[in-house]
Amino acid sequence: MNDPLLAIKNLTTSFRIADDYYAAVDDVTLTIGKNEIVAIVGESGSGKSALAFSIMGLHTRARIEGHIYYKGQDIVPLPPSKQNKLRGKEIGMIFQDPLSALNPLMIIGAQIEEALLLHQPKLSKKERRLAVIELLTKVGIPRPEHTYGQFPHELSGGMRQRVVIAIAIANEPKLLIADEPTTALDVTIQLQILELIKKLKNESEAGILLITHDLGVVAEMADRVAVMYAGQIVEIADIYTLLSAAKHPYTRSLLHSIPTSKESQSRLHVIQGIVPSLQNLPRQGCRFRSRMPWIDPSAHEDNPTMHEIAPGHYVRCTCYKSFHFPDQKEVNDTHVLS
Ligand SMILES: Nc1ncnc2c1ncn2[C@@H]1O[C@H](COP(=O)(O)OP(=O)(O)OP(=O)(O)O)[C@@H](O)[C@H]1O
Repeated sequence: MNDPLLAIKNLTTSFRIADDYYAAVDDVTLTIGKNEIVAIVGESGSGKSALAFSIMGLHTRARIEGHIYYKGQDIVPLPPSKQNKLRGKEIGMIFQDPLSALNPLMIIGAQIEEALLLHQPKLSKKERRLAVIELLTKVGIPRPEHTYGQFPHELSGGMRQRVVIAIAIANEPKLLIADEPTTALDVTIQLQILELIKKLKNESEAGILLITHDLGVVAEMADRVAVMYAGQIVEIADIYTLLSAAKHPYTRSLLHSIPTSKESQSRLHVIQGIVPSLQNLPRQGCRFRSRMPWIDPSAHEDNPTMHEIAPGHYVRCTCYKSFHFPDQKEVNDTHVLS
């Protein structure tokens, strides 16, 4: 088999707090192929953005251990100058909030030209302008010449996000990282932006790492899904398997907490407690254990590892075998530690 476009191996990203380092991304292993959308899903604080920023080389003060192979080359040890060359050219990023991703004082055209200038310095002024108009057209901006001269505040949220996407794809990256690309947008606009990302992927065959906490977005977009909890990946599966046969208690709880027309009449499962803060993460045993106290402690592994339970379907810890949602008595008998 060919090398995947991106292969993350045993990646650990730690932040220094007071006198110690704490891992926000803990021993993550994951691949992304060409023309594949891999979604990373998890609650706030689970380490999704820390993982994305590690791939982009955007952490300035974190300790990064492990490997990130891009087209077979480990990019972790590369000096900042070489990482800069990859960033924006080979690897593009769509940020969560289009307003803060754009410079409020610069017209749209100049901001996209800036991205082109960095990696294609030989383009003439006229060629650059043409390329910008082409990019604005590609991302569905209706009057590209007009938008070229506008400032970010003159555009709607959806149009701004299209501009952010135009910047991310300006140099035709082979890998696109989209960090919650629709969170800041109205629901009606969200779908248009997701459709646009999908269309661009189909045209360019880029690999996409899509970060989201929204399982609806995952269902709409992903080929494969990695579920993150407290810095670790707890389950990886293709989208069909994940939605129909998820195994890890956290994944099942996430899926069970979505209101659907059928379920909205019955009781939804509420995941009790919160993701512990970085300093308070349990570093030993199953990290989700404290949020399912009704499960017998012997169900967990002392050092949970990923088990391949079917081809391409990985689950962390053996506790999935005995997991069930609590009945009322179990809810009353146990309280959640967090
Ligand atoms: N620069 C930093 N210094 C210290 N701690 C950090 C830093 N960046 C992130 N963290 C911590 O690392 C953990 C993971 O954060 P991260 O932003 O990656 O989560 P996330 O899953 O992306 O959440 P969200 O969906 O809210 O963006 C959190 O506990 C967060 O507080």
